[in-house]
Amino acid sequence: MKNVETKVWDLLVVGGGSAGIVAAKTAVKLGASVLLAEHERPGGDCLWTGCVPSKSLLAAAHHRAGIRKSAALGVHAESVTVDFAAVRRHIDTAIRTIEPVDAPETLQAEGIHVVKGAVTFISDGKAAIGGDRVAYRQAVIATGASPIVPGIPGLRDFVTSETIWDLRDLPSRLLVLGGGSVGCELGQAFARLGSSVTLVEATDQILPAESPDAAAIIADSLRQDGVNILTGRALTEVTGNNPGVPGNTAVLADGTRVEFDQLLIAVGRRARTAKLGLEHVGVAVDEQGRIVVDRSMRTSNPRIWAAGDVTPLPQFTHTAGAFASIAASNAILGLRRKATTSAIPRVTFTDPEVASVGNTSAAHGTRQQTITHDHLDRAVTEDERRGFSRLHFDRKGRIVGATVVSPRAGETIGELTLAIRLGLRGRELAGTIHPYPTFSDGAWNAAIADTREQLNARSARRVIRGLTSARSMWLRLRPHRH
Ligand SMILES: Cc1cc2nc3c(=O)[nH]c(=O)nc-3n(C[C@H](O)[C@H](O)[C@H](O)COP(=O)(O)OP(=O)(O)OC[C@H]3O[C@@H](n4cnc5c(N)ncnc54)[C@H](O)[C@@H]3O)c2cc1C
Ligand SMILES: NC(=O)c1ccc[n+]([C@@H]2O[C@H](COP(=O)([O-])OP(=O)(O)OC[C@H]3O[C@@H](n4cnc5c(N)ncnc54)[C@H](O)[C@@H]3O)[C@@H](O)[C@H]2O)c1
Repeated sequence: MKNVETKVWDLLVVGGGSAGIVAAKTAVKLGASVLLAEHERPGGDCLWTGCVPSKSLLAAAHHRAGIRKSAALGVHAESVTVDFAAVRRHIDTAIRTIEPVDAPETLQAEGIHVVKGAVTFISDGKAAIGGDRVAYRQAVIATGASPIVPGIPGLRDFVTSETIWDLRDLPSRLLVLGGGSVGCELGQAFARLGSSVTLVEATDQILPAESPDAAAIIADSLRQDGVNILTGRALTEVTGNNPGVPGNTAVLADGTRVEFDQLLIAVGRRARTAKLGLEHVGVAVDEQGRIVVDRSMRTSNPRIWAAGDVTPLPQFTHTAGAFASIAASNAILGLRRKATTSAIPRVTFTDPEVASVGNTSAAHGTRQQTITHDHLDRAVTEDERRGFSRLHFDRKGRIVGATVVSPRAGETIGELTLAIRLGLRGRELAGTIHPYPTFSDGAWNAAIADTREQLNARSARRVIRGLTSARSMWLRLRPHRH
């Protein structure tokens, strides 16, 4: 690695996941010399253990469930079996198909200098990568996050979203701790593939970030797939805990006992900052250990920037990439472009999907319009009527938030994200012709319903105002009767 030591790099990128790769590509396109250090393999969580394997598993599970459901549409399939080894091969194929895009050779061909090793900051402008010293003008930290493992007595052996992909066999009884995106997506997928799944969530609803009616639809759907959902419970003790061996029991705070063969811990992720030497360069972290950034993605050290799961911003691949691009261009061009956080979409890829964006609270001065999908034509033809499309509007009629629960809701939310970002009004969405029949008709119909209501309300107000002024004029001008 001697050649990396002889120059001062315009940008040192620490971590080769979604955020690090985008930061490096952005900077190199701006003409900067870029050194990207990754201590494992480029691609990060999304490619190896996150989005790609999980969505591939979900696809297999979706087909399995579709066959079961198809009888209601008149299509009967006899004896359906799941070949878990083949499911694993499908996951592996998806990873191998996408991998070349993030491979070191591809990045090198684009002009990025890639080295393998863990970075530790030594002082301002100096860092160590393994045994080598490098000098940098600016740096972007993009080291991501790792699954949190709570301290529970008896908890010894378990899988997380990082290790579940190593399972050779489908667990017959899977206990999932945590009912967030990971717990719901993987819990439903394993149940559909044949595991007996129990999901334990500490709060009173699964997917606590979503509206209660959206979460309730997902909970019903998971239950239909056989998932036993236990909300509002804490796991207090685990006995046995030898995966694959019978006799493992989880004891919950209310005394409930759950037998399991495999335990998936999915209770959130913690920023990876250990051994980065942040204290040597004055980079501040918050109380949860996440690197604090301002809206330009700059840390408390003016020449160090951060993006992705290592920051307090929402932990998604799309945010990692978008904010890393802002960090890198600000670093290289000396700009202070700011990240927009008012229109960040999120999708949980359960069946149905739940997708949300913007301000979805019933805040003062906002109104909302909900179209349930029981009479949405595409939902009826697909026999997928669980779901709704909801738009939130501000006083001026601008769309400020949206929630969609439906198959492929993640596709619909893109349009609504654009509407929010551009400050479009409901009537502008209402006036945009949408193809029929689609699930995105739901959001369109919500916009049309709101526009009609507003027109009615406005014309009614105008009529009343007209009548009142006509009446008072008449009273003033009428002939005196005395
Ligand atoms: C099961 C699961 C499913 C998910 N599904 C989705 C989804 O469908 N859609 C979505 O948008 N998001 C999804 N996510 C979230 C998404 O994967 C992450 O938000 C995203 O990958 C974060 O990217 P990152 O670059 O910040 O971190 P990472 O991808 O984790 O990259 C960080 C990199 O830094 C390296 N590194 C760490 N420390 C050092 C060091 N000291 N020196 C050098 N290198 C270092 C790591 O090896 C790693 O490669 C999912 C996550 C999980 C767990
Ligand atoms: N589709 C997607 O975009 C997608 C999919 C998976 C993961 N992710 C990302 O990965 C991150 C991590 O996902 P996650 O599901 O692990 O975290 P999460 O924060 O989304 O959900 C964790 C859940 O575990 C619960 N919990 C916490 N401690 C618990 C305990 N001791 N016992 C029982 N329940 C407990 C929480 O209340 C919460 O509902 C998410 O923030 C998300 O951004 C995204």
